[in-house]
Amino acid sequence: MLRKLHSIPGLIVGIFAIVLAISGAIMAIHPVLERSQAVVPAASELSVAQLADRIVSHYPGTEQIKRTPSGSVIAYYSNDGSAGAVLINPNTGKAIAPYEPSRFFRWVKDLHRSLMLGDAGRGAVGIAAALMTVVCLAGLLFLVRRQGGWRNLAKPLKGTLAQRLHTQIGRVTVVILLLSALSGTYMSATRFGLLPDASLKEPPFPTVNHDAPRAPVGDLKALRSVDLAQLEELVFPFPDDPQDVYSLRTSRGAGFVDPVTGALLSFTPRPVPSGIYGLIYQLHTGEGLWWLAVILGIGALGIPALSMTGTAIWWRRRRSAPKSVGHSRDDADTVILVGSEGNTTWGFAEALATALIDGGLRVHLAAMNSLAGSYPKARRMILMTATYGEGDAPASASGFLDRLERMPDDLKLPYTVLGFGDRQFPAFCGFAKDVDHALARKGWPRLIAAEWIDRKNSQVFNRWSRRLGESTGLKLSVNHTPERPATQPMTLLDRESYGEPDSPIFVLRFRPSASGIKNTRGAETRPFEAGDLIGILPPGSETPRFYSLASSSEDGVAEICVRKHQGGLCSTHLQQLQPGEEIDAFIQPNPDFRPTTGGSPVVLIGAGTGIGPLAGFIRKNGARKPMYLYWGGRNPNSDFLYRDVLTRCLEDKRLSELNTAFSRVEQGHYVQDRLLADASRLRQVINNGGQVLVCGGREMAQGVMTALDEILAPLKLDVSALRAEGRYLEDVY
Ligand SMILES: Cc1cc2nc3c(=O)[nH]c(=O)nc-3n(C[C@H](O)[C@H](O)[C@H](O)COP(=O)(O)O)c2cc1C
Repeated sequence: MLRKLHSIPGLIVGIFAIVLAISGAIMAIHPVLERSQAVVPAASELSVAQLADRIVSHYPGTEQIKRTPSGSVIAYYSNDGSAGAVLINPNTGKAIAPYEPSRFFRWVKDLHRSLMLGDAGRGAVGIAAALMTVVCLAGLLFLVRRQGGWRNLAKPLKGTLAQRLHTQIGRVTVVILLLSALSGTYMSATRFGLLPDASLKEPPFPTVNHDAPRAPVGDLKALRSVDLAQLEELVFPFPDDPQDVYSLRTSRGAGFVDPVTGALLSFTPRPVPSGIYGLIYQLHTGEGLWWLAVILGIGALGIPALSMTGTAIWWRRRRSAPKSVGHSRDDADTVILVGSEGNTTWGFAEALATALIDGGLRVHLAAMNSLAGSYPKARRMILMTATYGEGDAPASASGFLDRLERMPDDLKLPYTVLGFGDRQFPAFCGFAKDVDHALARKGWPRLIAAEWIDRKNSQVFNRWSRRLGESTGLKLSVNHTPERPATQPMTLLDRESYGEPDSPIFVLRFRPSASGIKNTRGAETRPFEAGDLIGILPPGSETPRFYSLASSSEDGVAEICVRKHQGGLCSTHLQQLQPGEEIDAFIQPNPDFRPTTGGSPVVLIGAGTGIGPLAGFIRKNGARKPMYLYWGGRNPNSDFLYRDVLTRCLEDKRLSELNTAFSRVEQGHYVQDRLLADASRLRQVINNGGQVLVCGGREMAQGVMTALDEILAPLKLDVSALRAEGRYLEDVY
């Protein structure tokens, strides 16, 4: 709902908003320019009478004096029948320069106010401003929900490049844009009579008829009591008309001044709506507040960027919108319900549904929010859902748990949950886990155990589909890789072997083909870093296997560290690969797994082949920031990976400390034991702003987390808190 409230009006006002924003940004320059030319005396330094006196001494034919909100004073005068206008220095009453309002700014102002279309244009601009208010508010609330609450608003962003750009620009500019949109809406509403009249009315014209000569303007009492800072306009009486008087407008109100006695003849104070209008006008235009004009201008420039990135996000969502697959609810034997916000989970669900239908099942595929009270022929239910916020439901599953609560107790289908999430979030697959628990509490039997998929890992999805197949008597192996990457050949340059015969490990170095390594979009490679991923397609498979890179593009090679798994299609292929032979591969950036820039210390923790990217980070530590490595292997004689590299880095201080733990030696122990033994040192490093990066298998990562929670407890800290600050990063497989 919030997203629709954001995106639909957003798309409608997109073009309008760009025109209004660019013209607004140009107009914002005006107060700044004006302020730079104006000479503004300090408040209470000069009265209107003194100013008028100075001006008249230089321009005896003065007819009108105006003060703009920026503080510029302009005198209009006539001299021997010809009229002129000058910008005045109030300190001397002399001209600074002839006054010529810019035609260009006037044109831009017309465009901004009415799109050059008169009242119809003004109406359209007013509606666009109101829609912009809705877009800003809905966008802000949507962002708060996605980020998991107001206090997480400033947290690092997730999502595609367009999503991150859109959110980042929105986050910085939303307050300014809301101010512009709300004030613009108010001004339009006032103009069209939807709000009380805000104009300042002059009092009735007084009757005077003097024969006596007029007093010098500098002596007029009523003008002596008005500070220049309050002046808006002073109109002089006609020289030969004994009934004419001075007309005065100030920030306080409007009135007339007797040119002979200097008395204030009548005065209307500024009504409240007019005062409010003036303030809102100032907030909208920045007139008189040059610094606000600068902020408003910068904010307005965010709009074209927001419109473009917003349209890109919308288009991508549309393209990946779910297609209807399968049978009706009443007819299906297998129900797949999907919880998704960015639509990628639908892609996985459709691939699964298609495979199950090909296998002869009758599948009903729908959103989790459409959970119904009965599925007459169903024999199983598969729930596939993403997680947002801090463990919250995605859009298409927001009402699922409530619906489930109200469901009749007699419906109990064998079910399984497949969660899609991202381990960088404290509540990894939090919503999928809630769904799994809720169904278990209702007494539904489990079809197969739940599985949690990190960052849309197609390999884990494929493995899970095979397990699901076994439970349904089908031979399933579903491949789905969101954004099918463009692969390219890479040649194996050399290999080093480690490990024991039952579990060999090898370090492989590939050379990108002559045209360079390509990234996931198929473009020529941008530089890659250690910690990025290489996706390798083993022959005969459509599902890429991902390995963390231990090198960066500067090294000219893509280096990985692989353990051979029993029956593993890709690792077996890589084990047999000989130098000179090629693989089909692509690079996938993994910017979430990198040491931060700056001098904060880094604790690197890994086991087995997890050393790959960690060794890469150490090799690149030219700045010599403190890096502490904790690594677990099996046996130092067979699988001490990167021993030489690490020794060299210790010598030249790229690595501060190397702590190893070997499990298959006498008194063997694991890396988490090594951490516990070093508890006080680790507390110190983390207290000094240290960051922790963990790479390796899931079990090891779980053990490390438990150990660190114990270590950090005296600091009243835990891994979740570090993770929330972006100081605990994992690359786990
Ligand atoms: C703003 C945002 C918040 C997220 N919050 C979480 C979270 O709390 N826990 C989690 O495991 N994954 C989280 N994720 C990751 C998504 O659940 C994951 O990318 C999922 O595959 C998206 O599926 P979808 O495209 O179908 O919505 C978040 C992603 C974004 C963009």
